[in-house]
Amino acid sequence: MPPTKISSIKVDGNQITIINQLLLPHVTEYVEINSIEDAFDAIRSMKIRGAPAIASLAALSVVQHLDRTRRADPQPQFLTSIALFKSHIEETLAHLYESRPTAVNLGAATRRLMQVLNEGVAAEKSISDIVQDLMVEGIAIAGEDVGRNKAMAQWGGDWLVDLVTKKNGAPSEGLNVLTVCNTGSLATSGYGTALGLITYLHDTGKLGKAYFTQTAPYHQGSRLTAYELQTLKIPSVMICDPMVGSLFQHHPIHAVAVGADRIAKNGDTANKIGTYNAAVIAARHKIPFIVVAPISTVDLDISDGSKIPIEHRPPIEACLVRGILYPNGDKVEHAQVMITPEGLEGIYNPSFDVTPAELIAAIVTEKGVAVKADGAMEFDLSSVV
Ligand SMILES: CSC[C@@H](O)[C@@H](O)C(=O)COP(=O)(O)O
Repeated sequence: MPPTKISSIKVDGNQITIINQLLLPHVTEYVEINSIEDAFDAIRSMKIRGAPAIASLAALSVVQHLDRTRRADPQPQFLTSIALFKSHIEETLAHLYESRPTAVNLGAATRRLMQVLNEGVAAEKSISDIVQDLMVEGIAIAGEDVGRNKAMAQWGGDWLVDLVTKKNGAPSEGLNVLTVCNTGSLATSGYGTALGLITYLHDTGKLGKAYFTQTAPYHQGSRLTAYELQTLKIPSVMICDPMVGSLFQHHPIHAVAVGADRIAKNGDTANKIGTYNAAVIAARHKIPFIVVAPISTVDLDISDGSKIPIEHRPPIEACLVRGILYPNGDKVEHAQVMITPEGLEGIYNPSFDVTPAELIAAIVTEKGVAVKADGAMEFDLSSVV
């Protein structure tokens, strides 16, 4: 049976533990994070994934690092001078930021810590006071995620119910919402973004069914979203990625709700590969396409989606599927199975795609819902950031 509450990260004192998302849903393995390098590896290898969750882990690993080093005997050299301390923290933050390039929340988290560092140095604070300030900020970054997720779920959920009701009257069977990838508790510090909106609709009696794509090649949908929806007892239907068009042709779908890894100033949105396909087909069927993401996902320094860096994952990841060997009696044995001929060359494996603002009906953050002005192709996001 799945557990009743899923958390991607647990913190006990200065011990950080994450769920290894590469092995879910069949094997629940907890991995200890004991250093900056452990956090970097967990993010890069996707043991932890989802834009807000990786930002939280990066921030917490800095807190842990500072807490452990300030207690160390003898003290590391970087704690002996403000110049050494500053360059050590700068290098640490820059290194963590390198772990995955598309999710901007990681950059927002490292920038916040950098600002605390710079302000402390400018105010000529002691190293131990700056350490304390950085630890408070790091804990705040991870801690504020759940509250803002609940806020955006409510903004987006109420907006959608209103939109659909004005158009068609209240649907007697509730709203059917399609999502892509995994944007729930595993991808955040709790509750989720697009999956949070779906959870909110369910909890308020407004959801018909949640539909989700398998989300190849990493299968965040079939492995992680399926597991979360099962745990939450939310009625749901999985579809394979190429079935989005067929679903829209044959079933009443009221919205597509997705998360985001980076939203450019004009509203162009990078999210898990396959999101753009769903948006194009949703437009064909006049189904509202909604992006739900915290303010830290909005990158006002990037004017449009063409400038968003897109991570390409190692080609081998597109040649493998993960799961348990089946049927295998009672023994749960996790395996990766190759689905391509050995030595296949020419594999295209971008992890994200960009959905143009033109195809997006609304962008929801913890501050509210942004829609485009009549006839506009781009968003003015100033009211929601
Ligand atoms: C709340 S999570 C939003 C996005 O990070 C999510 O949709 C996504 O694309 C995750 O990609 P992943 O490669 O699994 O980290």
